Amino acid sequence: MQNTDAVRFRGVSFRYGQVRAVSDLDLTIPCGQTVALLGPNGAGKSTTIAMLLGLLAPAAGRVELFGTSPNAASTAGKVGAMLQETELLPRVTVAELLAFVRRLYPHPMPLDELVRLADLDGLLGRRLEKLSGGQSQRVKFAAAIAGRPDLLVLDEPTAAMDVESRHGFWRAMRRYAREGHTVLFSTHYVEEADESADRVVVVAGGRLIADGTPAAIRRSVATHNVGIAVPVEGTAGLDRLPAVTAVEIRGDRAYLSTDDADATVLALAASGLLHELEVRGARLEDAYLALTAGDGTEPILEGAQR
Ligand SMILES: Nc1ncnc2c1ncn2[C@@H]1O[C@H](COP(=O)(O)OP(=O)(O)OP(=O)(O)O)[C@@H](O)[C@H]1O
Repeated sequence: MQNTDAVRFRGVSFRYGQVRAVSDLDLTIPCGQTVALLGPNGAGKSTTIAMLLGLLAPAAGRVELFGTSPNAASTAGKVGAMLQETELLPRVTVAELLAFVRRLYPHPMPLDELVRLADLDGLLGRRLEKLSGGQSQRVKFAAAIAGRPDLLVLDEPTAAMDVESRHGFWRAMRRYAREGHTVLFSTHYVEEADESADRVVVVAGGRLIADGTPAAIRRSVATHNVGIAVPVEGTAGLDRLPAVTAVEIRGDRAYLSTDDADATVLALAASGLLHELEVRGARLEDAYLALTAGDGTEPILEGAQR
């Protein structure tokens, strides 16, 4: 039977001396998925990516890409990567770099397609050292996809980019993903995971602590937040209303986290406390903060396989 998974980690661990960077990681990514690896500093994202690319060997467990070893998958041209520390050569133009990289592959992407996908219109004659931060990231992206890899791996690709460059970069990434490729990217930015990934894997302290669609992860914390004007009667008792899990007072507003917004709003109305109501769903950021505030030992898992 054909193996259709792009990535498989089974019981993978890695240590730097005494530091346990990745602990007992199980992760399967089917072909075609775009997965965000989200986690705070030191969570183990770069170490996970280094093992995935065959740059580090796991101390325990097994990593497979397309049913083979990471090195075999890379040699077969199935993997493209954009890593954090890569520096572009000076005095070389964008066109020269891309011509060089394209020659490394038996079936490279046509140059005009590469320029379109990576948003490099008008930049081919530019020297690499004259590019802005966002432009050089898009050139690195173009170099990573030049061989049309089945799996594209991006380690914090938008670190140090301004907001506009970030949007441009993710547009380029989504165009590549829409062509049916598998993409794994790491990020600190929760909104990038929310907007650009089919699935979010949250890691902290080297452990996987949540895995699901952005919507499923949002649902794993209080589902709604109900805001009202602070009642003239005071705020006592708000935390005992049906389904309320927490109450926060900000200025003249009271915000109630609730598992059942309908029950909470009906109870507020029955008590005559319903003034200037606002109700919103939990944001992925709320879920992320709640998840990473713990010690990371209680995994929340929800299958997000397509
Ligand atoms: N070369 C190294 N030597 C020793 N410890 C390391 C080394 N590289 C990483 N670590 C430690 O391993 C843990 C995981 O680091 P890793 O870089 O994988 O995390 P990360 O999630 O990528 O962090 P960041 O978002 O800051 O890049 C951290 O505690 C880090 O300090």
